[in-house]
Amino acid sequence: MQQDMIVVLDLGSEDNTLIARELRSLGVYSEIHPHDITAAQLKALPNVRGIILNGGPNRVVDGVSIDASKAVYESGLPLFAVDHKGQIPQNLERWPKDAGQLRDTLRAFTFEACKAQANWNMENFIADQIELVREQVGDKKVLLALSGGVDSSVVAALLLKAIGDQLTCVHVNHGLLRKGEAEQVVEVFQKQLGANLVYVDASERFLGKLAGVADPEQKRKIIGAEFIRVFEEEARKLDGIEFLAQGTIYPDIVESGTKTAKMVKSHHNVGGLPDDLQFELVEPLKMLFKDEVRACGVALGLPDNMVYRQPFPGPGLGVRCLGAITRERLEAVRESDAILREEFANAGLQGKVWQYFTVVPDFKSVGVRDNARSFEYPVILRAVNTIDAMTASIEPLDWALLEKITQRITHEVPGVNRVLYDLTPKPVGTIEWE
Ligand SMILES: Nc1ncnc2c1ncn2[C@@H]1O[C@H](COP(=O)(O)OP(=O)(O)OP(=O)(O)O)[C@@H](O)[C@H]1O
Repeated sequence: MQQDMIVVLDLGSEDNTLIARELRSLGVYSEIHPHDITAAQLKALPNVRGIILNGGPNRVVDGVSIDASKAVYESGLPLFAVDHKGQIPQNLERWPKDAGQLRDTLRAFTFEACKAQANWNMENFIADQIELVREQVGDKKVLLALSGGVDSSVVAALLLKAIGDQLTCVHVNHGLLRKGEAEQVVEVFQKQLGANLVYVDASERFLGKLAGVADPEQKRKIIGAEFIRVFEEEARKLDGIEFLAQGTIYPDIVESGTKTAKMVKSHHNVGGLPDDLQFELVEPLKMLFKDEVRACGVALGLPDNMVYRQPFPGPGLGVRCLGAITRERLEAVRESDAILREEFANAGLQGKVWQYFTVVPDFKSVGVRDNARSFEYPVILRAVNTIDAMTASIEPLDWALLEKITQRITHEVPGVNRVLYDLTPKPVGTIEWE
């Protein structure tokens, strides 16, 4: 590890993440740790230059007001107490609300009191992780479930740099991926980056299992369970794999908004793998926030449309093809989604609107086409903005753009004669329809 670190000690603050992110934006690496960190744990952290005792409203745990452990007070490191009355005088009653003042306060502590270096950047991070992964893995083999989503793609690119041929990626096409997605994974990872990639086209298998299943919960369960089965079969075919790499990121680890942010033990992101598949986990992104994961992907040379990809549900297009999935309607979802994405990109909305997609319900309506009656499916457009996915607002789309998308979908997608725009915010609607 090359980088200096400031520890944010969670003494019940609701702003741990904010402070850690601010420190990182000043170029200084920062981690959040629980108040009862031991001397040994503290010693194991590389290059700690100072500790922020970050108090706040969640300071009472099990009826007792928490304080930092003895190890912290005896560390000899510069300490800064905010909203915390402990064994040192409180430095600040609360963090400044003004972003500039907050930054100045952090700057003064970090650079003047702690004499930390602003040496946190992606190049150093990547260099460190490459070294750490090589140390952890030695000459053993690593398996990665590669979805083509941001997190697993960045892990793949990083591991390829670190261990090259010792990595095997498995990409499962469950038949519910967006247009061109599986092809892009193969093109980028196998052809351009030269990864060992096992591409499993399991579309028929998934669609067979899903035939006639209309209940949304049931559909999700079938897709999840079948994914694990396929992945497990592939894992068993490969010899001598001892490690499983995962795209775990920092928000998966720090529980925000709870009593105190506890460090959660590593978990199986690829949930539901059987216990007799015993892997040690490799999680090189587990200290990164989402925006840093993207910056890491860019630094590793992944294409923008992979790195800035919008969130995509695990069950894929399966939950956007409402009710019992049919091939005809699944194709309509896939084609209309591709048109929507293309038109959003042309209009400069890619990366500006948080999430946008199409939905095809399981009913038809009457229309006219070429002077004859048609009886075809509608396509519903959805475009939402959100900060935390708990609430979402509707993107006020330009009328001409809506008309253009409607024109294209009704003329280019077989079996579709109407286009609707969903104006429902969350709540009362959810972002997805199922
Ligand atoms: N089609 C797939 N093929 C291979 N692995 C997959 C696939 N779908 C999901 N996974 C694996 O399961 C993990 C969790 O999937 P989930 O849909 O929750 O994505 P995520 O946590 O947003 O990560 P990512 O950004 O990598 O998709 C992924 O990171 C990936 O390792």
